[in-house]
Amino acid sequence: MIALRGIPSVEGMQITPTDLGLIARVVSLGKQYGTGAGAVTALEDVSIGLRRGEFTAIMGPSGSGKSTLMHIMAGLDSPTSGRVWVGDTDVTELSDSALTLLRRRRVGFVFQSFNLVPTLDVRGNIMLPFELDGRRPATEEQAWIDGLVDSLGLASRIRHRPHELSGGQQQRVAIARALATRPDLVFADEPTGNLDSRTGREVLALLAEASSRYGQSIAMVTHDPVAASHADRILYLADGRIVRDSGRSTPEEISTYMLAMEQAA
Ligand SMILES: Nc1ncnc2c1ncn2[C@@H]1O[C@H](COP(=O)(O)OP(=O)(O)OP(=O)(O)O)[C@@H](O)[C@H]1O
Repeated sequence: MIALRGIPSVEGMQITPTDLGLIARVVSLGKQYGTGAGAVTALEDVSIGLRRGEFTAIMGPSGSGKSTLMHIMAGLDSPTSGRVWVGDTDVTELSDSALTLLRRRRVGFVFQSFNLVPTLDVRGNIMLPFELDGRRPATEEQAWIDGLVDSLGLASRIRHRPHELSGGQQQRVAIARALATRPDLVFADEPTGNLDSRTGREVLALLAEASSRYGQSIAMVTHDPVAASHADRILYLADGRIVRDSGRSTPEEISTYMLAMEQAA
């Protein structure tokens, strides 16, 4: 077993993030960009655990460190201090090639700008994680993907390329791609930022359903109170620190708290 430094042990037994019901964990995370007078502290002493199967929103004003936190948890950026686990894997100890495999096999991404490959059709985009991994889906995986395509309403569009689809359809393809490998954790970065409010609500409902129905763990970065209101849990960041950890909330409750945070700043 990989040694899990920083995790407390009971009577000599290692307690892993999985034992704690967590799908990801960061401990004493710090991130500084630059050095000397121009240094920017993006994250300071952040310790959180994301619970398996939950839809967690990470909220906070612009510049509060949301994207930095997500990128570090996803192995896209490295911290200045602290440790990060995805499942029981210590991400901070992985080589670049192991990080690439972790991102490919155990993490899914949904971006504001969809990030579909323009030359591939819907099927090609959804199958991309398997292509990159140099393998074909097993029978059971293919059945899961076919089910996703159906339930996301993409079956009649399967041979279409991204430019032939609406924004909402493109984001549904991105969600199907993110869920295709049944990753430990899906990271969504402002997934409704480029969508009108009705289409945005549909996309959020799909993410919430992936979590409630299939137990998919999701971490979504947003500054939109309506988006965050679809999540089971909301973590608030301000100036690189976690300042609040709350359960499901209404958009009004979230807006009120955000406003109070901005006024206090
Ligand atoms: N590559 C970088 N070099 C220097 N500073 C950076 C870099 N990336 C982020 N920062 C700084 O780190 C802080 C946190 O940025 P981050 O992008 O994580 O915030 P955010 O909450 O995601 O903001 P937004 O909602 O505007 O996307 C900001 O002060 C930002 O200017």
